[in-house]
Parts: sequence; structure tokens; C-alpha cells
Amino acid sequence: MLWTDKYRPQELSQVVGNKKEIKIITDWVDQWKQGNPQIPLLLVGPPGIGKTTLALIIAKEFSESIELNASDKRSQDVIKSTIGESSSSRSLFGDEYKLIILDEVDGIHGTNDRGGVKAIGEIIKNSQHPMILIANDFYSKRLQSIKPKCTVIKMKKSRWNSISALLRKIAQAEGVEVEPAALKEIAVKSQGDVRSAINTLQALADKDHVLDVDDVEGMVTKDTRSDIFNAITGVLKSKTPAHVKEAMWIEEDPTLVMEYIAENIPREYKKKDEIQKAYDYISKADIFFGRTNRSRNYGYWKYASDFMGIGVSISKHETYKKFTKIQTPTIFTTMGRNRGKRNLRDGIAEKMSEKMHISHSIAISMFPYLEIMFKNDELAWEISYFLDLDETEIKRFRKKKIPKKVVDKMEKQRAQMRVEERDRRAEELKNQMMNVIPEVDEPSTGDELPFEIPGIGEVKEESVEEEPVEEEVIEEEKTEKKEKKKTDKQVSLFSF
Ligand SMILES: Nc1ncnc2c1ncn2[C@@H]1O[C@H](COP(=O)(O)OP(=O)(O)OP(=O)(O)O)[C@@H](O)[C@H]1O
Repeated sequence: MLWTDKYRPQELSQVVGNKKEIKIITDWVDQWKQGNPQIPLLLVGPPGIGKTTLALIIAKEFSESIELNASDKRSQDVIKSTIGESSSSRSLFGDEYKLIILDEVDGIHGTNDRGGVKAIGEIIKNSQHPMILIANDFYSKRLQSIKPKCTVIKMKKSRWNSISALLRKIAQAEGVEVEPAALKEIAVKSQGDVRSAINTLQALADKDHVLDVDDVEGMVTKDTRSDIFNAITGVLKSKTPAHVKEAMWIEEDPTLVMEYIAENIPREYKKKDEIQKAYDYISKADIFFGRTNRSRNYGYWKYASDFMGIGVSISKHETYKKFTKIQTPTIFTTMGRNRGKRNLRDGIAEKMSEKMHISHSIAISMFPYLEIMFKNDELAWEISYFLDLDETEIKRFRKKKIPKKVVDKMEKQRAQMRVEERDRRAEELKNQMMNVIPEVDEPSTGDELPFEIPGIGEVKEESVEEEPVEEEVIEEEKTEKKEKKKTDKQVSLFSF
């Protein structure tokens, strides 16, 4: 068990430092207990100094308590539905008061979270139950509207001598010998962070050895970094916190290290309760990674590292000697597979947008239709041919291969079309070279232009036409007269 859990104060008197602030809190509790509702308490201060611990001790004074993380469920609706109803109606819990602890109130951020802050403001206004809000950053913008509605308690870091005294008690209880100078060194280096000080003591403590200043300094200034596999082996194979802490001193993305440890716990640990405990520590580490991301406070990393390192290592009953191969986290193989799928999708969409002159996203939106079309063998072949899809790309739309019979038939057809196309083009080319219009309805005289220019044909005809000689005009007149007689007859016939 981690010593921070084992020695978490159970009573206010066990809490180190902040005595004045603790007095305000106890007065607040007394008022509630006497039936005088109070505005919520807002405990603000750096990590690891006992804010949550205080809230949990106070919770024992009320009939029930509920602990929520404000930054987990951010929207107004969710926060309201989670605690809004319960905080405004006492009947749900009878006449007893229920303490509502809302942690990480300053973790609410971004545009979506305006609703979250607003929701908290409304809950505060309507709440008939005692509320304790917890935050790290006193100057956070997100607290601006909340602060005036609360009794703000600014919690301070603990002094090194108070921390050192607490460490001495823990060391005694654990039966570890530590030189006073070493205790001071750990306390000073923790810079007021009690959690970090206790974790460091646990990491260095060794029942067979008196802990001295050199041990403490050695750990902090250690400069040899191990690689990820040594770190995982250190955590899973060792039960000595000092070794684990040393192994975890690596230059690697700590969330990656956590994934590796999580993946390999059930391969190394044998008993159910060991595995369960180990995963519990992984989840705690994960919570601190979440807090790091939200707050950009990288100080949280050290807690995460302690949970997934020392926490996981001490979850086992014994160290298992057999060799276990360290596996890459399945989450990465899954992500890799998904990346492969995405690449395939994008490759097909690229071909479609090029051939069909459509956008990438429209191409992707057509995939379901393609899946239907690909059910037809011939269509599947046609589309694949048109888009120039390879085998893997075709498989994206149909598992079954296109039958060989269909492929042969379609390829033959396509070859035939290619021959016809080639002949047509050859003919076209020949015609162009001879500057002749390709065969049309009337046989060519050889005089026409190979293409049409509006007006040019008539001009040419007119200019070529010669003036008729006199006999020809007389002859023409005679024929005209004959023609006229013929039509006159026809007209009389038709007039009946
Ligand atoms: N003032 C304190 N007195 C005694 N122990 C403490 C004190 N502060 C912290 N601890 C130890 O550190 C552990 C973590 O403390 P706690 O969760 O209360 O810190 P916190 O201020 O709420 O930090 P965070 O802001 O990260 O949530 C406790 O379980 C306890 O072992």
C-alpha cells in the first residue's frame, strides 16, 4: 500500500499545518450542524497539502457525502443532473445534510465549460446542502465568478519542520531508521508538498539500512537514465521502492510508460487481488495525467509516476522469478491498425477525387454506395478498372474476390473496346492528315473545307459563279415557262 494512503489523516488533529484555516472549517461545520446553512467553502492551494484530506475528514461529520470532479463532466446539463437536483432538494436524503465535495473546480475551461462554471454558480445559489469546492489556482479566471459566492480558504504549503516531524512518525511506524538530516533533506526538497515527501520517504526506505543524507541526494541528483524496458522490468519485478524509483528515472513519455506497465501487469502478476490493486494504482496515475493535461501543471507527473511505479510494484505479494516477455501495449497496435485503415480510405478517396473531380469528403461519403455496387461482380470490376484500385483497395468494398470467369470476360470486352478505339483513332488521324472530312452522308467532292466556317461556303460559291451567256439565259427562260405551266395545272387540280 502507498504510505500516502496508509497514513492519510483521519482526524483534523493529524493534519499538518494550516491550523488557522482548519479552525475556520470546523466553525463552518458547527454552524451547519446547528442548523445554520452556510455558503460553500472554497479550499484553494497547491497540490499535495491536504485539501482533499480535509474535505474527507469533514465528510464524516455529515450523514452522507458525494465527491465529484468538476472537470470530468463539464456541461451545464451534466453537472446539474449529477448534483444540481440533489443539492437543491433535501427530501431525497431525508432531513439529513449531505456534503457535496466538488474537486478541480479550476479545471473547467474552454468555451464549452462556460456552462459548467455557470452551472456551479446556480448550484451554489440553490443548494440546501453543505458544499466544499476545491481548486489549485487561486488566480484562475474560472474562479472569478465562484469566489464571491463562497468562503474562500487559501491553504498554504506546509513548513519543512512540520513535514519532517510527520515523516519521522511514519518512519517509526514502518520500522525504518532514518537520520534526522535525511528527514530534513526530504522535507526541504519536497517544497511544502506533503504527498511528495511521503512518497520519497517510501521510495528510499530500506529496513536493512539507515537512511542518510547521501541516499536522499543520490536519488535526486542521479543522472543515469534507464530505458523503457528497464523501467517496466523494475516496476514489475522489484518490490523495493528505491529500485523502482530509480528504474522510473527515464527520458520517455510517462503516459507511454504507463501504457506499457498496464499492458504487462496481468502477464507478470498471478493473483487476482494483486492485479486489481495494480490497476487501481494505474487508474490513479491516469487521473494525475488528466490533471496535468488540463492544468498544464507538470508537477502532477511525479505523482502519476509514483502511483504507476511504486504503487504497482508493491501491489504484488512476491516477486516472480520466471521470465516474462514485455509486450507492446495493444492500444498502439489497435491505433496502428486504425491508421492503416485510414490510409487505405484516403488512398481510395484520392483516386476517386482525381477521376471523378469530387472532393475528398464527398468521395468518402460515397463509400456505402460503392459497397452496394461492389456486390455486383461486373460492376465491381468496372469500378475497380475505372479507379485503378489495387487488390487491397477492392477488399475495402468486398471480401469475396471477383470471380475469374467475370474478370476474363470483362478483360476481353475491354480489350475489344481498346481495339475498336484504336482503329477509330487511326481512321480519324488518317482523315486529318489528308485534310478531308471523315465520311458523311453525301460523297465528298474534294472541294469542301475539312471544317465549317460560317459564311465562308456561300461566299466561295458566289465568287466562283460566272455570269451566264445570252443563249443560256434564253434557254433558261424557256424552261421556266414550261415549269410554270406544270405548276399552274397542279394548283388547279389541288384546288378541287
Ligand atoms: N497537511 C497534511 N497532513 C498530513 N498528510 C498530508 C497533508 N497533506 C497531504 N498529506 C498526505 O498526502 C496525501 C494527498 O493529500 P491530498 O489529496 O489531501 O492533497 P491535496 O491538497 O488535495 O492535493 P491535490 O490538489 O493534488 O488534490 C494524503 O493522503 C496524505 O497522506
